[in-house]
Amino acid sequence: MIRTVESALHMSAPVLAAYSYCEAVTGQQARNFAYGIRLLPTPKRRAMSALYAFSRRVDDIGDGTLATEVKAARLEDTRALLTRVREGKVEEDDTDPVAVALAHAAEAFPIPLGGLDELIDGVLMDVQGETYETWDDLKVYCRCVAGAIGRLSLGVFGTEAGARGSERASEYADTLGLALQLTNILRDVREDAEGGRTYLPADDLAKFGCSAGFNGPTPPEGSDFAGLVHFEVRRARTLFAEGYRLLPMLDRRSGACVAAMAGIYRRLLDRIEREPEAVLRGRVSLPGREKAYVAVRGLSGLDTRHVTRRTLRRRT
Ligand SMILES: CC(C)=CCC/C(C)=C/CC/C(C)=C/COP(=O)(O)OP(=O)(O)O
Repeated sequence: MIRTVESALHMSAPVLAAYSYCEAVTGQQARNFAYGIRLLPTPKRRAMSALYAFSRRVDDIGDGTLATEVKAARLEDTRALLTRVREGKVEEDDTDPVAVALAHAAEAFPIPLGGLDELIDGVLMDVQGETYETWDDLKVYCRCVAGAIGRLSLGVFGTEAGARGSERASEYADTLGLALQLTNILRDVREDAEGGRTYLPADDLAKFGCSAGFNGPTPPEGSDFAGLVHFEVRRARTLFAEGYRLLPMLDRRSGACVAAMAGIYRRLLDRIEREPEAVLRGRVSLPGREKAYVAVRGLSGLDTRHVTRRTLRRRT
C-alpha cells in the first residue's frame, strides 16, 4: 500500500534516524547533487537521500580495492537487501539505516525499485572490466548507472502528465541521466585512467588518435585530444537538450532540483569544453558559491523558463 505524503511525515524514531543517516551521507558525499536535493520539500528530500545512500553504497563497492569476486558477492548481497525492501521484509528497527529509509521511501512514493537492480547490473559490468566499442555499447552502461537513477528520482518527484506523459517523462529522465553520466565520464578521465579504466567508446578514441589511452597530464602524442573532448561535449549537450524537456512536466521544487543538478553539470561541461586538457590534470570542479548560484537560479525558475522557451522554439 502506498502511504500518503502526509502520513509519511509522521514517522517513528528509528525511521527518522534512518533518514537522518541518509541525509548525512548525501550532505557529505554528493558534492554536486546535494545542491539540488536540498531544494526539495522534506518528504521528497528524505526519499532522494535514501536513494542516494543506497546508490552510494553500490558505487563504493564497485570503486573499492577488493578482488573482483568479493565485489561481485557484495553486489549480490546488496541485491538481496533490495529484494527484502521490495517484499516489505525490512522492519523499522532493522540495524541497516539505508534499508530502513529506502523501505519507508518506497512505501511513500511510487519508486520503480527495479532501477536499483539496473544500477547493480551496471556496477557489475564495471567490476567485470567491460569495455565499450561504440557509443551504443556505452549507452547500455550509462542507462544502468545513471538513466535508472533519473527514472527512480522521477518516482519521487511525480509528474502531472498522465499515463502517456509519464512514459515520456521517464524517457527524458533517463536521457538526462545519460547526459550527466557522459559529463561525469569526461570529468573523470584522469581518475579512471589511473584506475586502469577508459569508458569513452573505443571507436571515438581511435577516430581522434587516442587509442593508446591516457597516462599523464598531457594528451597522447599526435592525438587530437581536444577534438575528442569537443565531440563528446556536443553529444552530451544534445542529451541535455532532450532531457531538459522533463522540466516543464515537474512541479516547481522538483523542477528546481533537476535544474540545479543538471545546471551544475552543464557548467562543468562548459569548463571542460573551454579547457579540454584540464581533465587530464585532475578533476574539474566548480566552486561552492557557483553551485549555490546555480541552485538558486533553479529555484527561481530561471533555468526552467529559459530552457522551456528555447525547447519550444526549436520544435516549431
Ligand atoms: C531526472 C534526474 C534527477 C536525472 C538525474 C539522474 C542522476 C542524478 C544521475 C546520476 C549519474 C551520475 C553522474 C552520478 C555520479 O555520481 P558521483 O557521486 O560520482 O557525482 P559527483 O562526483 O559529481 O558528486
